[in-house]
Amino acid sequence: MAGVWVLAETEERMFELLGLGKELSKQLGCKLFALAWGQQDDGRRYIEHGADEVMLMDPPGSDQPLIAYVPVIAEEARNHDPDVILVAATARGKELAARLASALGTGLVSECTSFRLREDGKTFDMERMVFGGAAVQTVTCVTRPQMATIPPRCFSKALPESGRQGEIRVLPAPPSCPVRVVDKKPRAQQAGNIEEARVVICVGRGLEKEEDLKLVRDLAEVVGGEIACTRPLAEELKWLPEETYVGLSGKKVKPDLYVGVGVSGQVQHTTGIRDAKIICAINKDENAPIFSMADLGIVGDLYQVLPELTKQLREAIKR
Ligand SMILES: Cc1cc2nc3c(=O)[nH]c(=O)nc-3n(C[C@H](O)[C@H](O)[C@H](O)COP(=O)(O)OP(=O)(O)OC[C@H]3O[C@@H](n4cnc5c(N)ncnc54)[C@H](O)[C@@H]3O)c2cc1C
Repeated sequence: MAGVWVLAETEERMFELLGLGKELSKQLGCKLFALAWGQQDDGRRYIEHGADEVMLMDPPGSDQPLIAYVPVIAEEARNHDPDVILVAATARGKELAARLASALGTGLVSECTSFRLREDGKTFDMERMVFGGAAVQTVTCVTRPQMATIPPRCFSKALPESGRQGEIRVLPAPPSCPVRVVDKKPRAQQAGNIEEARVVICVGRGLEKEEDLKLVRDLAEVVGGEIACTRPLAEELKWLPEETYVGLSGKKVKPDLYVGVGVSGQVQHTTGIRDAKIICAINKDENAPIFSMADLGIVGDLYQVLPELTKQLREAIKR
């Protein structure tokens, strides 16, 4: 059963991979398989969203890491010889993908953002960002199966189609793993989720004092946005939690509107805002690099622009 296999830990990521997998399996003229942890109901939903077959695994026990399943998945792959294996690039997914590629002796393209079928009709040219997003690398996987990890929210989710039929198969339990999870606790969330926010107000080193964050909070409140920042504000100054900094080593955001306030726009930062629909920049330096990628720009002192902008937006919303 050669085909395209997609593997994700969560339903949301699985729907995105099924959206991409449908395209690739159509181009290859093969079937689409979903590898997932869950129950029969989950399997049926994945079939509804485009999978021709679902291979279900029992959810890991509390002391089992996800990588415990590598031998089970590798065995299936050896027996069935898929053309392509795509894994959602979550923290655990990336580790699993690397170990799976090693177990299968194949190549792995990490954080792949686009696919183009080559003339042979079998292999794909895959694109990924390198040098902090300053360049795009095209890579092909010369071994089989072709493997890639896919960043979250990079491809549109598959839509459900009623009446789809498919097979659900339960894979064997994994062998005992040499690594055991001893404890797990949720990290205290100190801020809103900027990755899901539709409006992100991002503040940079143009802000002089921590107390001045109030100006940014006031604007965020009026427009219903989440506050984000550049790395120096979180890592060096500690004015905002680390989960709120955007960029190469921080979070990637995908809002309808991103407003950069006193942000210079270094590539390590702008890598994280490439998918924003509208980029607005407020900076007193008209030559700041952020203006080269901004859709809207205000050249001015944030200490004058922010209060005025907040006031006018508040009044406009009241009207
Ligand atoms: C390996 C590596 C990884 C990195 N990863 C990240 C990352 O993930 N995210 C990230 O953000 N950075 C990252 N950085 C740091 C990055 O290179 C920049 O140093 C950082 O983004 C700059 O932050 P900034 O724009 O807040 O500050 P600055 O570059 O200092 O810019 C401040 C801006 O504010 C403007 N300004 C000053 N006063 C005012 C005012 N009163 N009104 C209006 N504008 C004003 C200035 O004109 C200037 O453009 C990384 C660096 C390295 C080396």
